[in-house]
Amino acid sequence: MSNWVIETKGLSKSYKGRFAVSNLNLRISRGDIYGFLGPNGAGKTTTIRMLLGLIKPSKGTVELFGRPLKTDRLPLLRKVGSLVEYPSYYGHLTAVDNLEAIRRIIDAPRARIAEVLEIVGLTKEARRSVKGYSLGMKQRLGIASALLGQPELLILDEPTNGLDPSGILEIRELIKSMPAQHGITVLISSHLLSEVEQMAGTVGIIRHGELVFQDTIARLQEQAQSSIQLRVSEPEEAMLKLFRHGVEEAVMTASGITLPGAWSDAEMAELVRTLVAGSHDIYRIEEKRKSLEELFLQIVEGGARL
Ligand SMILES: Nc1ncnc2c1ncn2[C@@H]1O[C@H](COP(=O)(O)OP(=O)(O)OP(=O)(O)O)[C@@H](O)[C@H]1O
Repeated sequence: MSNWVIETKGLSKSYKGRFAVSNLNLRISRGDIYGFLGPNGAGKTTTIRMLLGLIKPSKGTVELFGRPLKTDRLPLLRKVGSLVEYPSYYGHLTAVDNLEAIRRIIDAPRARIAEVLEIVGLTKEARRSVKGYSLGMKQRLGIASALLGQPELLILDEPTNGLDPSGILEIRELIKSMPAQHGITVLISSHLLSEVEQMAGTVGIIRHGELVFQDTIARLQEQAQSSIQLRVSEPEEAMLKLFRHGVEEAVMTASGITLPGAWSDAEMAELVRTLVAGSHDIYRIEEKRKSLEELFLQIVEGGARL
């Protein structure tokens, strides 16, 4: 069995000759939470619609659970739960009645309603009419509907859009529990890295319809370039000594000397020895890392390709 729950090859969609999604090779492994990131209009929803068979690719293929979506559409989609944009529900009905309407269509066991309400934390509110729910509760109800058919894969398009911080936290905790507690692989899209970085194992970043990064969060973090900030006495002289000692790049800033790049412990020790031998006082040595968010913005706005 393929280890990829989702695999796309050269997936593309064009509208009137313009590519909204271009040549996407996504790979989402079983048990992962995959953060699908990109600014508004980058092509996330278009991609998700193709993954769910809602629109046809112009080019390329989608495989779910190792099988082509094109030929095995119905059995494959039965294993997928999704929430695309805002969930639809009947406001005057209770959560139980809303779920019952869907349960009948997909022919899930009646007992599943109580289970999914429990998973999303709506058991106590289940008999209230949905129109009185907060947006966060409505989103959780949407996730409950997606879980009714006991999916192996959950696809969520911007599920935290418009939620307040506590609503975001609730959805995040809920999603985090999916792989370990329920054996469900999750693809979640967002335009904010900060929303997915605490739960995603892997991230795919899409810009102008193209995938510009796909790897683990840890690998993304490694790409965030670091630097060393030094505060020493007589900094100009110290900088000259460092150049003489073979340091290739150093920049004088208001806060001292900046040495770009990653420095090993041995290299740092050598550098400190040089400065101390040159009678400089060392006041501060700090390692500065670009935050993941800064790196993400640089990728999606600045055009950096990793
Ligand atoms: N039916 C359509 N007809 C024409 N152009 C479309 C259509 N659907 C999407 N597009 C275009 O494709 C591009 C990608 O849109 P898409 O909705 O997939 O982006 P997104 O990353 O999901 O953004 P958002 O977060 O704003 O939904 C946009 O330029 C959009 O205008």
